[in-house]
Amino acid sequence: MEEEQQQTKYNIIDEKPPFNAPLRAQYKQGFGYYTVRDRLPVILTQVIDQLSKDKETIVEHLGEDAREELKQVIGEISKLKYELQTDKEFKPISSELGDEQLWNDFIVSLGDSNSYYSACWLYSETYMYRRLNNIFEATTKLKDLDYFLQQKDKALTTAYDAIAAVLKSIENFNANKNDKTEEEIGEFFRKMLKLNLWGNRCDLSFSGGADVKPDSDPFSLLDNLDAFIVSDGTRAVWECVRGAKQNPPAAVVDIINDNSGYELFTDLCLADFLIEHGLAARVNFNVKAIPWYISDVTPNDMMLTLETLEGHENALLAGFGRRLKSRFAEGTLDLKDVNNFWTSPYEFCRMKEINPELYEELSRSDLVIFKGDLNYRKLLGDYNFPHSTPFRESLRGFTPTNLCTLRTVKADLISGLEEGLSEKLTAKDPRWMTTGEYGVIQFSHK
Ligand SMILES: O=P(O)(O)OC[C@H]1O[C@](O)(CO)[C@@H](O)[C@@H]1O
Ligand SMILES: [Mn+2]
Repeated sequence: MEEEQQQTKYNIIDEKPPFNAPLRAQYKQGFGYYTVRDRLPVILTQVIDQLSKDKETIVEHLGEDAREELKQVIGEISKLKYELQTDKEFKPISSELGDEQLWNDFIVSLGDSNSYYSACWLYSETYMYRRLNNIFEATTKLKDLDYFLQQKDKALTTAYDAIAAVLKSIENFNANKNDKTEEEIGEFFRKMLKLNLWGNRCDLSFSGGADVKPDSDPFSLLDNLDAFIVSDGTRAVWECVRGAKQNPPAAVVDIINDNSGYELFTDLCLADFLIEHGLAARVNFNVKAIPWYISDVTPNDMMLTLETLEGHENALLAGFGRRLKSRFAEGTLDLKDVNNFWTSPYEFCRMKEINPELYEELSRSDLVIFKGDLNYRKLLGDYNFPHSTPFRESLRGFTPTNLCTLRTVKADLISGLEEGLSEKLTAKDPRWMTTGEYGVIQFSHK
């Protein structure tokens, strides 16, 4: 369809998304437009290609009936892609996962802004991933198939060098931990936060499925990357952790996970460090109930990652895997039951209203760490605040407890920047917000 026709039909506006309004894909100079028009159709096509390529393996594992179901699923995904490309209205879902009512009420609540280009970008992209899973739910054999598994698996297996290098640095630091001063532990903790931040670059939905291999020795690169941290709250996060420190340890930290593979490894390192140095009594992991945004962690990904580490020929990785497993066994690390809220369209400032139990649960923690770009978009509700709006203000009352975000910037929204910094970066590179080169570590007290 001619560009012009498309522009009028879907009311595309050839402008940047305006400030003080939700991001919408209808703004042609926004990343949302490029995502809905170009990135998401490619992601759906990749799923179809992968299924076609793996057909015989899937039938071998799941039985002959799966062959017919594969045809059905591929057909449905093509329909979903067509709906996306022709700006169709969101259709209700039917699901046994417990979020059917939540999603269908949400769709009704959108009124006329209930299509891929007219709705808030966050809603459109999230709806596409929910519908994609719903297609598999409607089958018998393919119901639990993780159609992103190969890509996630590769994100781990291509990161072994980096993982070994990181573990070597951590083991060296821990070797004489009892001689470490609180300041030395604080300084290393802040490095761990930055290591964790840059681990978020490894997101396959951003790379369009292309492999994202972390650098061979991430720790050694940290200082050079400091210039790319455009808002640095590491000290505030450390002060919060140090302040919550007790003997015996009692603090609870929740990590709201993002991507699997190397990023999940850096989350496990951060959690392990908090326990190892008595900075917390327990660290909870909050993962996704369904395959999500290609890379996001599911319970199965967590299990596979722990087994892969424990079973690795490299003694450092195997040792770390064993230590993690014993921490999960003793309860200092905990994989929380999945909560559908994390795969819902809702921005976090609506959690108290939509899922008060989860809000209450998080408010019992001493610190909640939100990982990645999508969580950041949900913290701001995909609302295009002027970039120097204070971070806390942009949370619109979402303050269950102390929270921080570790996010590489991969979408055109941000808050908490120094006055004028965004303009300076834009003058240098107009695309600075959508390259993943820059990052933020931002903190908000309860
Ligand atoms: O894994 P993350 O960091 O949440 O990123 C998710 C990706 O999806 C997007 O939200 C949009 O597609 C990007 O902003 C980002 O590439
Ligand atoms: Mn992700």
